[in-house]
Amino acid sequence: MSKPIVAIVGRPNVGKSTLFNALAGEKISIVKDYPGVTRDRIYADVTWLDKQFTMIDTGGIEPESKDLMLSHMRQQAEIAIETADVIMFLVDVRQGLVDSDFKVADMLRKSGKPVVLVVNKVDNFDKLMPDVYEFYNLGIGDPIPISANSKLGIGDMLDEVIKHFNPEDLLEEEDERPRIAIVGKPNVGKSSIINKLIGENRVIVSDIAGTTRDAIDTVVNHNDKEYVFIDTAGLRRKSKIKEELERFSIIRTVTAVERADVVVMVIDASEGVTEQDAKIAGIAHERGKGIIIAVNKWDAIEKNDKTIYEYTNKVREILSFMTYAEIIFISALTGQRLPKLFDVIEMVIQNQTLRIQTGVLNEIMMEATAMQQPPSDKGKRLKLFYITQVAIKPPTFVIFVNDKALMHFSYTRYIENKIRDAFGFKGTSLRFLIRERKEKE
Ligand SMILES: Nc1nc2c(ncn2[C@@H]2O[C@H](COP(=O)(O)OP(=O)(O)OP(=O)(O)O)[C@@H](O)[C@H]2O)c(=O)[nH]1
Ligand SMILES: Nc1nc2c(ncn2[C@@H]2O[C@H](COP(=O)(O)OP(=O)(O)OP(=O)(O)O)[C@@H](O)[C@H]2O)c(=O)[nH]1
Repeated sequence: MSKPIVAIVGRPNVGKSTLFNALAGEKISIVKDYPGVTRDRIYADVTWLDKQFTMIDTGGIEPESKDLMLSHMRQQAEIAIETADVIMFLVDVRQGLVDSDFKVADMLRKSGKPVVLVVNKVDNFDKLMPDVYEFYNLGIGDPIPISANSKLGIGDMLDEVIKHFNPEDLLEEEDERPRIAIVGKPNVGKSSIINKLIGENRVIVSDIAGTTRDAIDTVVNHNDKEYVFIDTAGLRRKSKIKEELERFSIIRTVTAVERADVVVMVIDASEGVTEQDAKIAGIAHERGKGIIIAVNKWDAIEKNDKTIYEYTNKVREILSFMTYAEIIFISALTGQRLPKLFDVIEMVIQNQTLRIQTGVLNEIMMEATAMQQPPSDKGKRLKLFYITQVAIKPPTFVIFVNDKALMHFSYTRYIENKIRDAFGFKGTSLRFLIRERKEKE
Protein backbone atom coordinates (compact mmCIF):
# COMPACT_ATOMS: atom_id res chain seq x y z
CA MET A 1 0.00 0.00 0.00
CA SER A 2 1.33 3.39 -0.85
CA LYS A 3 1.80 5.58 2.18
CA PRO A 4 1.86 9.38 2.22
CA ILE A 5 5.25 11.05 2.50
CA VAL A 6 5.79 13.74 5.11
CA ALA A 7 9.02 15.74 4.85
CA ILE A 8 10.61 17.72 7.65
CA VAL A 9 12.36 20.94 6.69
CA GLY A 10 14.25 22.98 9.27
CA ARG A 11 17.50 24.70 10.09
CA PRO A 12 20.23 22.82 11.93
CA ASN A 13 19.67 22.49 15.62
CA VAL A 14 15.94 23.17 15.65
CA GLY A 15 15.39 19.61 16.85
CA LYS A 16 14.72 17.54 13.74
CA SER A 17 16.54 14.50 15.04
CA THR A 18 14.85 14.74 18.38
CA LEU A 19 11.43 14.90 16.76
CA PHE A 20 12.33 12.09 14.42
CA ASN A 21 13.30 9.91 17.32
CA ALA A 22 10.18 10.81 19.26
CA LEU A 23 7.96 9.84 16.33
CA ALA A 24 9.74 6.84 15.02
CA GLY A 25 10.82 5.19 18.22
CA GLU A 26 13.17 2.35 17.55
CA LYS A 27 12.23 1.85 13.95
CA ILE A 28 14.30 4.73 12.73
CA SER A 29 17.32 3.10 11.20
CA ILE A 30 17.40 2.09 7.64
CA VAL A 31 18.27 -1.51 6.98
CA LYS A 32 20.02 -1.74 10.30
CA ASP A 33 20.44 -5.48 10.40
CA TYR A 34 22.19 -5.86 7.12
CA PRO A 35 25.93 -5.95 6.84
CA GLY A 36 27.77 -3.07 5.29
CA VAL A 37 24.95 -0.67 5.92
CA THR A 38 25.10 2.23 8.28
CA ARG A 39 22.50 3.61 10.60
CA ASP A 40 20.87 6.67 9.30
CA ARG A 41 17.97 8.90 10.06
CA ILE A 42 16.90 9.80 6.57
CA TYR A 43 13.47 8.25 6.80
CA ALA A 44 11.20 6.41 9.19
CA ASP A 45 7.76 4.84 9.29
CA VAL A 46 5.26 6.51 11.59
CA THR A 47 1.86 5.30 12.72
CA TRP A 48 -0.65 7.68 14.25
CA LEU A 49 -4.14 6.43 15.09
CA ASP A 50 -5.19 4.46 12.02
CA LYS A 51 -2.87 6.35 9.67
CA GLN A 52 0.57 5.45 8.51
CA PHE A 53 3.07 7.60 6.75
CA THR A 54 6.72 7.73 5.80
CA MET A 55 8.64 10.60 7.25
CA ILE A 56 11.73 11.89 5.52
CA ASP A 57 14.31 14.31 6.78
CA THR A 58 15.50 16.46 3.92
CA GLY A 59 18.16 18.20 5.99
CA GLY A 60 21.50 16.57 5.69
CA ILE A 61 24.70 17.78 7.11
CA GLU A 62 25.18 21.20 8.57
CA PRO A 63 26.45 23.80 6.13
CA GLU A 64 29.92 25.02 6.90
CA SER A 65 29.15 28.69 6.99
CA LYS A 66 26.25 31.03 7.59
CA ASP A 67 26.40 32.10 3.94
CA LEU A 68 25.69 28.58 2.82
CA MET A 69 22.72 28.29 5.15
CA LEU A 70 20.19 29.82 2.82
CA SER A 71 21.12 27.70 -0.18
CA HIS A 72 21.11 24.66 2.05
CA MET A 73 17.61 25.52 3.26
CA ARG A 74 16.41 26.15 -0.28
CA GLN A 75 17.65 22.78 -1.35
CA GLN A 76 15.87 21.07 1.53
CA ALA A 77 12.66 22.86 0.70
CA GLU A 78 12.94 21.99 -2.99
CA ILE A 79 13.33 18.31 -2.26
CA ALA A 80 10.43 18.41 0.16
CA ILE A 81 8.21 20.17 -2.38
CA GLU A 82 9.19 17.67 -5.03
CA THR A 83 8.62 14.52 -3.01
CA ALA A 84 6.31 15.09 -0.07
CA ASP A 85 2.54 15.03 0.29
CA VAL A 86 2.75 17.16 3.41
CA ILE A 87 5.65 19.35 4.54
CA MET A 88 6.45 19.92 8.19
CA PHE A 89 8.34 23.16 8.63
CA LEU A 90 10.13 22.98 11.96
CA VAL A 91 11.27 26.17 13.69
CA ASP A 92 12.75 26.92 17.09
CA VAL A 93 10.98 29.17 19.60
CA ARG A 94 14.29 29.89 21.32
CA GLN A 95 16.05 31.09 18.19
CA GLY A 96 12.96 32.98 17.12
CA LEU A 97 12.37 34.04 13.52
CA VAL A 98 15.34 34.46 11.25
CA ASP A 99 15.63 35.72 7.72
CA SER A 100 15.99 32.32 6.09
CA ASP A 101 12.73 31.20 7.73
CA PHE A 102 10.87 33.83 5.70
CA LYS A 103 12.56 32.79 2.48
CA VAL A 104 11.75 29.14 3.06
CA ALA A 105 8.17 29.99 4.05
CA ASP A 106 7.79 31.88 0.75
CA MET A 107 8.97 28.89 -1.22
CA LEU A 108 6.69 26.54 0.62
CA ARG A 109 3.68 28.82 0.25
CA LYS A 110 4.23 29.20 -3.50
CA SER A 111 4.48 25.45 -3.93
CA GLY A 112 0.85 25.01 -2.93
CA LYS A 113 1.79 21.91 -0.96
CA PRO A 114 0.16 21.49 2.46
CA VAL A 115 2.50 22.89 5.10
CA VAL A 116 2.32 22.35 8.84
CA LEU A 117 4.27 24.96 10.78
CA VAL A 118 5.68 23.38 13.91
CA VAL A 119 7.37 25.43 16.63
CA ASN A 120 9.72 23.32 18.71
CA LYS A 121 11.29 23.72 22.14
CA VAL A 122 8.09 25.10 23.64
CA ASP A 123 8.90 23.34 26.89
CA ASN A 124 6.43 25.46 28.83
CA PHE A 125 3.23 26.22 26.93
CA ASP A 126 1.97 28.87 29.38
CA LYS A 127 5.14 30.85 29.42
CA LEU A 128 6.23 30.59 25.80
CA MET A 129 2.95 30.93 23.86
CA PRO A 130 3.42 34.65 23.18
CA ASP A 131 6.69 33.80 21.43
CA VAL A 132 4.92 31.13 19.40
CA TYR A 133 2.43 33.65 18.00
CA GLU A 134 5.33 35.54 16.46
CA PHE A 135 5.54 32.77 13.85
CA TYR A 136 2.18 33.82 12.38
CA ASN A 137 4.33 36.40 10.60
CA LEU A 138 5.56 33.70 8.26
CA GLY A 139 2.14 33.68 6.64
CA ILE A 140 1.87 29.92 6.32
CA GLY A 141 -0.82 29.25 8.87
CA ASP A 142 -1.17 28.47 12.55
CA PRO A 143 2.04 27.68 14.37
CA ILE A 144 1.71 24.47 16.35
CA PRO A 145 3.74 24.40 19.56
CA ILE A 146 5.57 21.26 20.55
CA SER A 147 8.42 20.13 22.70
CA ALA A 148 10.18 17.27 20.98
CA ASN A 149 12.30 16.67 24.06
CA SER A 150 9.40 16.30 26.47
CA LYS A 151 7.00 14.97 23.83
CA LEU A 152 4.48 17.74 24.38
CA GLY A 153 1.98 18.70 21.69
CA ILE A 154 3.01 15.82 19.43
CA GLY A 155 -0.54 14.44 19.18
CA ASP A 156 -2.03 17.75 18.07
CA MET A 157 0.76 18.15 15.58
CA LEU A 158 0.12 14.70 14.07
CA ASP A 159 -3.61 15.37 13.92
CA GLU A 160 -2.83 18.44 11.85
CA VAL A 161 -0.46 16.49 9.58
CA ILE A 162 -2.85 13.65 8.79
CA LYS A 163 -5.68 16.12 8.13
CA HIS A 164 -3.85 16.98 4.92
CA PHE A 165 -3.62 13.45 3.58
CA ASN A 166 -5.44 13.43 0.31
CA PRO A 167 -8.12 10.78 -0.06
CA GLU A 168 -7.70 11.08 -3.82
CA ASP A 169 -4.25 9.56 -3.47
CA LEU A 170 -6.07 6.36 -2.83
CA LEU A 171 -7.09 6.45 -6.47
CA GLU A 172 -3.61 5.29 -7.30
CA GLU A 173 -4.48 2.20 -5.31
CA GLU A 174 -7.38 1.54 -7.63
CA ASP A 175 -5.21 1.78 -10.69
CA GLU A 176 -4.70 -1.88 -11.46
CA ARG A 177 -1.71 -1.44 -13.71
CA PRO A 178 1.43 -2.85 -12.13
CA ARG A 179 3.78 -0.15 -10.88
CA ILE A 180 7.46 -0.84 -11.27
CA ALA A 181 10.15 1.33 -9.73
CA ILE A 182 13.53 1.33 -11.43
CA VAL A 183 16.04 2.15 -8.72
CA GLY A 184 19.79 2.18 -8.40
CA LYS A 185 22.80 4.43 -8.07
CA PRO A 186 23.39 7.25 -10.52
CA ASN A 187 24.69 6.14 -13.91
CA VAL A 188 23.82 2.44 -13.67
CA GLY A 189 21.51 2.80 -16.68
CA LYS A 190 18.03 3.38 -15.26
CA SER A 191 16.95 5.86 -17.94
CA SER A 192 18.53 3.74 -20.65
CA ILE A 193 16.46 0.75 -19.57
CA ILE A 194 13.24 2.70 -19.62
CA ASN A 195 14.11 4.28 -22.96
CA LYS A 196 14.81 0.92 -24.47
CA LEU A 197 11.54 -0.41 -23.10
CA ILE A 198 9.61 2.45 -24.66
CA GLY A 199 11.51 1.95 -27.86
CA GLU A 200 12.21 5.59 -28.42
CA ASN A 201 14.43 8.16 -26.83
CA ARG A 202 12.05 10.24 -24.83
CA VAL A 203 14.43 10.99 -22.01
CA ILE A 204 17.80 12.49 -22.64
CA VAL A 205 20.51 10.11 -21.59
CA SER A 206 23.93 11.42 -20.86
CA ASP A 207 27.28 10.13 -19.76
CA ILE A 208 27.49 12.44 -16.80
CA ALA A 209 26.09 11.12 -13.54
CA GLY A 210 22.91 12.84 -12.45
CA THR A 211 22.07 14.67 -15.64
CA THR A 212 18.69 13.32 -16.62
CA ARG A 213 15.65 15.33 -15.63
CA ASP A 214 12.79 14.81 -13.25
CA ALA A 215 11.25 11.50 -12.43
CA ILE A 216 8.26 10.84 -14.64
CA ASP A 217 6.00 7.84 -14.69
CA THR A 218 6.24 6.10 -18.00
CA VAL A 219 3.57 3.76 -19.28
CA VAL A 220 4.90 0.88 -21.34
CA ASN A 221 2.71 -1.50 -23.28
CA HIS A 222 3.81 -5.12 -23.43
CA ASN A 223 1.68 -7.98 -24.76
CA ASP A 224 -1.39 -5.74 -24.58
CA LYS A 225 -0.84 -5.00 -20.96
CA GLU A 226 0.14 -1.65 -19.50
CA TYR A 227 2.91 -1.24 -16.97
CA VAL A 228 3.69 1.97 -15.14
CA PHE A 229 7.42 2.53 -14.69
CA ILE A 230 8.53 4.87 -11.97
CA ASP A 231 11.91 6.29 -12.84
CA THR A 232 14.21 7.53 -10.12
CA ALA A 233 16.89 8.65 -12.52
CA GLY A 234 17.93 12.22 -12.83
CA LEU A 235 19.01 13.45 -9.48
CA ARG A 236 19.47 16.85 -10.92
CA ARG A 237 20.48 18.31 -7.57
CA LYS A 238 23.93 19.65 -7.78
CA SER A 239 25.90 19.03 -4.68
CA LYS A 240 29.59 18.61 -4.31
CA ILE A 241 29.06 16.82 -1.07
CA LYS A 242 28.94 13.08 -1.45
CA GLU A 243 26.75 12.57 1.62
CA GLU A 244 24.19 15.06 0.32
CA LEU A 245 23.99 13.38 -3.06
CA GLU A 246 23.53 10.05 -1.42
CA ARG A 247 20.81 11.48 0.77
CA PHE A 248 18.87 12.79 -2.24
CA SER A 249 19.26 9.46 -3.90
CA ILE A 250 17.87 7.64 -0.88
CA ILE A 251 14.91 10.02 -0.54
CA ARG A 252 14.07 9.51 -4.20
CA THR A 253 14.36 5.78 -3.81
CA VAL A 254 12.16 5.62 -0.73
CA THR A 255 9.40 7.62 -2.36
CA ALA A 256 9.50 5.60 -5.57
CA VAL A 257 9.68 2.24 -3.80
CA GLU A 258 6.76 3.25 -1.61
CA ARG A 259 4.54 3.62 -4.67
CA ALA A 260 5.72 0.48 -6.44
CA ASP A 261 4.54 -3.12 -6.56
CA VAL A 262 7.80 -4.39 -7.93
CA VAL A 263 11.24 -2.86 -7.61
CA VAL A 264 13.86 -3.38 -10.27
CA MET A 265 17.16 -2.78 -8.57
CA VAL A 266 19.72 -1.93 -11.21
CA ILE A 267 23.38 -2.77 -10.70
CA ASP A 268 26.24 -1.86 -13.00
CA ALA A 269 27.89 -5.11 -14.09
CA SER A 270 31.23 -3.44 -14.52
CA GLU A 271 31.20 -2.20 -10.92
CA GLY A 272 29.67 -5.08 -9.01
CA VAL A 273 27.50 -4.65 -5.91
CA THR A 274 28.57 -1.63 -3.87
CA GLU A 275 27.62 -0.48 -0.39
CA GLN A 276 25.21 2.04 -1.83
CA ASP A 277 23.57 -0.72 -3.84
CA ALA A 278 23.10 -2.70 -0.63
CA LYS A 279 21.46 0.29 1.02
CA ILE A 280 19.08 0.80 -1.88
CA ALA A 281 18.24 -2.90 -1.96
CA GLY A 282 17.59 -2.76 1.77
CA ILE A 283 14.90 -0.12 1.25
CA ALA A 284 12.93 -2.37 -1.08
CA HIS A 285 13.44 -5.38 1.16
CA GLU A 286 12.31 -3.52 4.25
CA ARG A 287 9.13 -2.46 2.54
CA GLY A 288 8.22 -5.96 1.49
CA LYS A 289 8.14 -5.18 -2.21
CA GLY A 290 8.72 -7.58 -5.05
CA ILE A 291 12.38 -7.42 -6.01
CA ILE A 292 14.27 -8.05 -9.21
CA ILE A 293 18.00 -7.43 -9.36
CA ALA A 294 18.90 -6.34 -12.87
CA VAL A 295 22.61 -6.53 -13.57
CA ASN A 296 22.88 -4.04 -16.43
CA LYS A 297 25.69 -3.31 -18.92
CA TRP A 298 26.18 -7.04 -19.27
CA ASP A 299 27.55 -6.29 -22.76
CA ALA A 300 30.41 -4.33 -21.24
CA ILE A 301 32.18 -7.09 -19.36
CA GLU A 302 34.31 -9.91 -20.56
CA LYS A 303 32.77 -13.26 -19.87
CA ASN A 304 33.05 -16.96 -20.29
CA ASP A 305 30.56 -19.74 -19.58
CA LYS A 306 31.03 -19.41 -15.82
CA THR A 307 30.64 -15.66 -15.49
CA ILE A 308 26.89 -15.58 -14.90
CA TYR A 309 27.18 -18.29 -12.28
CA GLU A 310 30.04 -16.54 -10.49
CA TYR A 311 28.34 -13.19 -10.68
CA THR A 312 25.12 -14.58 -9.29
CA ASN A 313 26.96 -16.02 -6.33
CA LYS A 314 28.70 -12.74 -5.65
CA VAL A 315 25.45 -10.80 -5.72
CA ARG A 316 23.73 -13.36 -3.49
CA GLU A 317 26.59 -13.23 -1.04
CA ILE A 318 26.58 -9.45 -0.66
CA LEU A 319 22.80 -9.13 -0.67
CA SER A 320 22.39 -12.14 1.58
CA PHE A 321 19.33 -10.64 3.29
CA MET A 322 17.35 -11.05 0.09
CA THR A 323 18.23 -14.39 -1.38
CA TYR A 324 14.67 -14.58 -2.70
CA ALA A 325 15.31 -11.78 -5.19
CA GLU A 326 15.30 -12.69 -8.86
CA ILE A 327 18.48 -11.86 -10.74
CA ILE A 328 18.51 -11.03 -14.43
CA PHE A 329 21.46 -10.03 -16.59
CA ILE A 330 20.58 -7.38 -19.12
CA SER A 331 21.93 -4.75 -21.44
CA ALA A 332 20.00 -1.60 -22.05
CA LEU A 333 22.46 -0.86 -24.83
CA THR A 334 21.85 -3.99 -26.90
CA GLY A 335 18.43 -4.84 -25.50
CA GLN A 336 19.69 -8.25 -24.44
CA ARG A 337 17.13 -10.08 -22.26
CA LEU A 338 15.05 -6.93 -21.76
CA PRO A 339 11.85 -8.62 -22.96
CA LYS A 340 12.46 -11.26 -20.34
CA LEU A 341 12.19 -8.54 -17.71
CA PHE A 342 8.42 -8.47 -18.26
CA ASP A 343 8.14 -12.21 -17.69
CA VAL A 344 10.04 -11.87 -14.45
CA ILE A 345 7.91 -8.89 -13.39
CA GLU A 346 4.75 -10.93 -14.04
CA MET A 347 6.08 -13.83 -12.03
CA VAL A 348 7.02 -11.61 -9.11
CA ILE A 349 3.62 -9.93 -9.09
CA GLN A 350 1.95 -13.33 -8.99
CA ASN A 351 4.11 -14.40 -6.10
CA GLN A 352 3.44 -11.20 -4.19
CA THR A 353 -0.27 -11.88 -4.39
CA LEU A 354 -0.18 -15.64 -3.95
CA ARG A 355 -2.47 -17.05 -1.25
CA ILE A 356 -1.90 -20.47 0.23
CA GLN A 357 -4.71 -22.44 1.81
CA THR A 358 -4.49 -22.86 5.55
CA GLY A 359 -4.81 -26.63 5.36
CA VAL A 360 -1.85 -26.95 3.03
CA LEU A 361 0.24 -24.59 5.14
CA ASN A 362 -0.42 -26.61 8.27
CA GLU A 363 0.53 -29.82 6.53
CA ILE A 364 3.85 -28.30 5.55
CA MET A 365 4.45 -26.99 9.04
CA MET A 366 3.64 -30.29 10.71
CA GLU A 367 5.94 -32.14 8.36
CA ALA A 368 8.68 -29.59 9.00
CA THR A 369 8.41 -29.87 12.78
CA ALA A 370 8.49 -33.66 12.51
CA MET A 371 11.67 -33.53 10.45
CA GLN A 372 13.46 -31.05 12.65
CA GLN A 373 12.39 -30.78 16.24
CA PRO A 374 11.64 -27.25 17.42
CA PRO A 375 14.20 -25.80 19.87
CA SER A 376 13.80 -25.89 23.62
CA ASP A 377 15.12 -23.77 26.43
CA LYS A 378 15.34 -24.57 30.15
CA GLY A 379 13.33 -27.71 29.72
CA LYS A 380 10.55 -26.05 27.78
CA ARG A 381 10.06 -26.98 24.17
CA LEU A 382 8.66 -24.74 21.47
CA LYS A 383 5.36 -25.95 20.07
CA LEU A 384 3.91 -24.69 16.82
CA PHE A 385 0.14 -25.02 16.83
CA TYR A 386 -1.15 -23.44 13.71
CA ILE A 387 -0.20 -21.34 10.70
CA THR A 388 -2.34 -19.19 8.45
CA GLN A 389 -1.76 -16.58 5.78
CA VAL A 390 -3.23 -13.21 6.72
CA ALA A 391 -2.06 -10.88 3.95
CA ILE A 392 -0.49 -10.52 0.52
CA LYS A 393 1.97 -7.94 -0.84
CA PRO A 394 4.05 -9.25 0.83
CA PRO A 395 2.62 -12.62 1.76
CA THR A 396 2.30 -12.56 5.53
CA PHE A 397 1.80 -15.53 7.81
CA VAL A 398 0.80 -15.82 11.44
CA ILE A 399 2.20 -18.75 13.41
CA PHE A 400 0.62 -19.56 16.76
CA VAL A 401 3.08 -20.98 19.28
CA ASN A 402 3.14 -21.86 22.97
CA ASP A 403 5.92 -19.42 23.85
CA LYS A 404 7.14 -16.61 21.62
CA ALA A 405 10.51 -16.43 23.34
CA LEU A 406 11.29 -19.94 22.14
CA MET A 407 10.66 -19.14 18.49
CA HIS A 408 14.17 -18.34 17.35
CA PHE A 409 14.83 -16.47 14.17
CA SER A 410 16.57 -19.52 12.77
CA TYR A 411 13.54 -21.72 13.28
CA THR A 412 11.27 -19.18 11.61
CA ARG A 413 13.76 -19.16 8.75
CA TYR A 414 13.56 -22.95 8.61
CA ILE A 415 9.78 -22.82 8.28
CA GLU A 416 10.10 -20.10 5.69
CA ASN A 417 12.45 -22.26 3.65
CA LYS A 418 10.00 -25.15 3.77
CA ILE A 419 7.23 -22.90 2.51
CA ARG A 420 9.52 -21.60 -0.22
CA ASP A 421 10.47 -25.18 -1.18
CA ALA A 422 6.80 -25.87 -1.74
CA PHE A 423 5.63 -22.66 -3.39
CA GLY A 424 8.70 -20.74 -4.50
CA PHE A 425 7.54 -17.24 -3.73
CA LYS A 426 10.42 -16.06 -5.87
CA GLY A 427 11.05 -12.34 -5.91
CA THR A 428 9.10 -11.57 -2.79
CA SER A 429 9.97 -11.41 0.86
CA LEU A 430 7.71 -13.27 3.29
CA ARG A 431 6.65 -11.96 6.68
CA PHE A 432 6.05 -14.04 9.73
CA LEU A 433 4.16 -12.87 12.78
CA ILE A 434 4.50 -15.02 15.84
CA ARG A 435 1.58 -15.12 18.27
CA GLU A 436 1.22 -16.92 21.54
CA ARG A 437 -1.70 -19.18 22.30
CA LYS A 438 -2.42 -20.98 25.53
CA GLU A 439 -1.83 -24.70 25.42
CA LYS A 440 -4.93 -26.81 25.58
CA GLU A 441 -5.40 -28.41 28.99
N1 LIG B 1 14.65 22.74 25.26
C1 LIG B 1 14.48 21.93 24.27
N2 LIG B 1 15.53 21.50 23.54
C2 LIG B 1 15.32 20.67 22.53
C3 LIG B 1 14.01 20.22 22.16
N3 LIG B 1 14.12 19.42 21.10
C4 LIG B 1 15.44 19.36 20.78
N4 LIG B 1 16.16 20.11 21.65
C5 LIG B 1 17.62 20.28 21.67
O1 LIG B 1 18.06 20.99 20.54
C6 LIG B 1 19.34 20.53 20.11
C7 LIG B 1 19.31 20.18 18.66
O2 LIG B 1 18.45 19.07 18.47
P1 LIG B 1 18.61 18.09 17.25
O3 LIG B 1 17.44 17.20 17.29
O4 LIG B 1 19.96 17.51 17.18
O5 LIG B 1 18.48 19.15 16.05
P2 LIG B 1 18.52 18.90 14.47
O6 LIG B 1 17.56 19.86 13.88
O7 LIG B 1 18.38 17.48 14.15
O8 LIG B 1 19.94 19.38 14.13
P3 LIG B 1 20.86 18.91 12.91
O9 LIG B 1 21.18 17.47 13.14
O10 LIG B 1 22.04 19.81 13.06
O11 LIG B 1 20.07 19.15 11.68
C8 LIG B 1 19.68 19.36 21.02
O12 LIG B 1 20.54 19.83 22.02
C9 LIG B 1 18.33 18.95 21.60
O13 LIG B 1 18.45 18.38 22.86
C10 LIG B 1 12.93 20.66 22.97
O14 LIG B 1 11.77 20.31 22.76
N5 LIG B 1 13.21 21.52 23.99
N1 LIG C 1 27.77 -0.50 -22.20
C1 LIG C 1 26.59 -0.16 -21.69
N2 LIG C 1 26.38 1.12 -21.31
C2 LIG C 1 25.18 1.43 -20.82
C3 LIG C 1 24.15 0.47 -20.66
N3 LIG C 1 23.08 1.07 -20.11
C4 LIG C 1 23.42 2.35 -19.91
N4 LIG C 1 24.69 2.58 -20.33
C5 LIG C 1 25.42 3.86 -20.28
O1 LIG C 1 25.57 4.27 -18.94
C6 LIG C 1 25.45 5.67 -18.82
C7 LIG C 1 24.38 6.03 -17.80
O2 LIG C 1 23.11 5.63 -18.25
P1 LIG C 1 21.78 6.28 -17.72
O3 LIG C 1 20.64 5.54 -18.32
O4 LIG C 1 21.81 7.76 -17.87
O5 LIG C 1 21.90 5.95 -16.17
P2 LIG C 1 20.93 6.40 -14.98
O6 LIG C 1 20.98 5.30 -14.00
O7 LIG C 1 19.60 6.76 -15.51
O8 LIG C 1 21.72 7.65 -14.44
P3 LIG C 1 21.21 8.90 -13.55
O9 LIG C 1 20.26 9.68 -14.39
O10 LIG C 1 22.47 9.60 -13.25
O11 LIG C 1 20.58 8.33 -12.31
C8 LIG C 1 25.16 6.18 -20.23
O12 LIG C 1 26.39 6.59 -20.79
C9 LIG C 1 24.63 4.97 -20.97
O13 LIG C 1 24.87 5.02 -22.32
C10 LIG C 1 24.41 -0.88 -21.09
O14 LIG C 1 23.58 -1.80 -21.02
N5 LIG C 1 25.65 -1.12 -21.59
